[in-house]
Order: sequence, then C-alpha cells, then structure tokens
Amino acid sequence: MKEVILVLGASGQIGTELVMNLRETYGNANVVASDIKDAHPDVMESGPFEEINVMDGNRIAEVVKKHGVTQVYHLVAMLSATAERMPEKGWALNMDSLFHVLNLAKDGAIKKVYWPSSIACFGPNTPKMNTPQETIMEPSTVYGISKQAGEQWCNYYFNKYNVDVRSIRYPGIISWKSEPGGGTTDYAVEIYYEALKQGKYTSFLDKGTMLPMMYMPDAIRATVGLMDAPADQVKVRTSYNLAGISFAPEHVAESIQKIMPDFKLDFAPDFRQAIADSWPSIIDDSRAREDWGWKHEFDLDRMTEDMLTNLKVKLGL
Ligand SMILES: NC(=S)c1ccc[n+]([C@@H]2O[C@H](COP(=O)([O-])OP(=O)(O)OC[C@H]3O[C@@H](n4cnc5c(N)ncnc54)[C@H](O)[C@@H]3O)[C@@H](O)[C@H]2O)c1
Ligand SMILES: C[C@@H](O)[C@H](N)C(=O)O
Repeated sequence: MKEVILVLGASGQIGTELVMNLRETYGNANVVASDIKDAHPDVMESGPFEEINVMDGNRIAEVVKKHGVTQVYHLVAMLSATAERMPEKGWALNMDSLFHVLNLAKDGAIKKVYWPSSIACFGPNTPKMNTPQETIMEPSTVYGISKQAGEQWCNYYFNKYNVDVRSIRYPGIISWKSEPGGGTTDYAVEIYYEALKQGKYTSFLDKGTMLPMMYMPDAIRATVGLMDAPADQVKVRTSYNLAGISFAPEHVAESIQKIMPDFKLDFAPDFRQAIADSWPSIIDDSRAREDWGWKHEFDLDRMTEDMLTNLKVKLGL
C-alpha cells in the first residue's frame, strides 16, 4: 500500500531535515510538510506544504483526508526553556495536539504515528549515569511533565486501542541546517556558530554539565529506523531511550580547539542550568539496540568537523 506522510512541525530543527529525508525515500509528492509558519526553502520547494495550527484537530483531519495520509510524524512542541516561561501554554500545546493525532489513529484515519519524547521526561531523582529504560521518572519542568504524560498516553492508546504509535526519548540534537527552537541544549549548536563568527562563546550552561547529545544525521536515522521496524520488534510503547554521545560545554570547546586552536570558552549559567541539572548525563539505550538495531555513528570530533565545515559554507566564511 502507498504510504503518504504528514509531518507536523516541519519548519522546526528536526522537521526541516526529516522531511527532506522522508521525501527521498517515499517521493516528494508523498510527504506533506506542515507548520504554522513557512519552512526552509528546500522543504517549501520540493513538495506539498499545508499551513496547520495543531491546536485545531479538525484542520489536521482535513489535511489527512485531502492527501490520503497514512502516517503522521508529530514534531510540534514547546521546548524546555520556553515552556518554563509559559507553563500553561506549553502544557496545552504539547498535550492537546498529541490527543488530536492519537485520536485520528484511534478512529482509523491514519495507520501509524511518530511522536518524540525527550531526556526531559527524567528528573532529579533519576539515576544520572547509564539511566535505564525503566527507572524513576519525576520530571521537574513543564516540558518534562508533558513528555512523561505523553509517553503514558501513547502506551495507553497502544494497549487500549491498538494504535501503532512509536517514540524516542531524543537527547539534545546538534545540527547546522536548521536552528534549535528554545531548548536547554541549544548551547551545543550556538557554540559552533559563535566559534566561527567571534572565535569565542559564553555558555549558558556551566562547566561540567554533562548531557546526552546526538548529531542530527544519527537522530534522523534513528527516527526512520524505528518507524521502519516491524511492529512486533517495537516492544516499548512509551518511548525508547536513545544515546549518541555525552559531553559538557568544555568538551565541545576542546573538540573545536583541535581545528581552531584560538577558540575561547567562558561560562555564565542562567535559569537553564537548573533544567540541565535535573536531566541525566549518560543514557543506557540497550533496549533500542536490541529491539530494532539502533547504533549511533557520530562521535564528538567527527560531529565538530562536519558542523564547522558546513556552517562555514552556510555563513559564507
Ligand atoms: N531538537 C531537540 S534538541 C529535541 C530533543 C528532544 C526532543 N525533541 C522533540 O522533538 C520534536 C521536534 O523538536 P524541534 O524540531 O527541536 O522543535 P522546534 O521548536 O525546532 O520546532 C517546532 C515547530 O513547531 C511549530 N509550531 C509551534 N506551534 C505550532 C502550532 N500551534 N501548530 C503548528 N506548528 C507549530 C514551530 O513553528 C516549529 O517549526 C518536539 O516534540 C521536541 O520536544 C527535540
Ligand atoms: C532535550 C530536549 O528535549 C530539548 N533540546 C530541550 O532542551 O528542551
């Protein structure tokens, strides 16, 4: 059967690159990008785009019907730092939109759903090192609470209504093509821009703040790998732990200094430090590796080399 995919949040950091990857696999016409704002020109020019506000469930249903959509990748969310500033709005966006999509699947309008969770679903009482798949989850941020609740709803819709919903707990994601949208891990993208523009960077997370991270190509491969896996291999229906690399700001600086020896890093932690302090440092993703064959490719130095090479061209330097 022909698959037609709708990506909600296609103008965001992950959506921009995921749409282009899915269009290569499924054909440009079969991947409908959508967002409340225009997407990257590559996305706008290579296939269909529909303006959708995900708070409007009828509009999502209308687009699903119009294009004969079979799968939805729901990437819209208010990220951790922004949601701490507007908790109720963050909660409403993250939860109401998930229900709109899960209910479409429950009613048989679509066959498969992808919805990302985050390392933010864990909290200060979770073991920080080798954080297990199943462990204490007491998130202390609005974003984290919405991700933990969302995971439980996904699991509920799978068990109760047989909805084929799949999910990954993404770590912080680093990319050059699209910029991050208001998270606590955004420093790990900004540092590369500022290294090239200014030769220095002031990190809003402190020295020693080790967090799980991943380069975008690995995150896209993981997403597509999970969605392509046979349903009986997808044994976790809350959300899978996923790991790539873990590092602190000074480790990125050391990696940049291998290519730009004069690069300088200093620290001015702000409100995002408390958020980062509540998250794990290193994640155990053995379930994803066992169940559907996940394996990361990029280490820190390889990522740094690729980021700096591509950003140089992007910034015209
Ligand atoms: N990117 C990182 S580091 C990361 C890590 C962990 C989990 N996630 C999750 O992955 C998903 C995508 O994240 P991202 O790409 O970084 O987010 P990003 O903020 O970059 O993109 C979200 C997109 O949603 C769009 N949007 C906002 N409100 C609405 C609305 N009402 N209707 C339609 N579109 C709207 C917005 O315009 C933006 O293009 C989210 O669920 C995140 O929670 C991301
Ligand atoms: C970790 C993740 O979910 C996102 N980058 C955030 O900081 O909000």
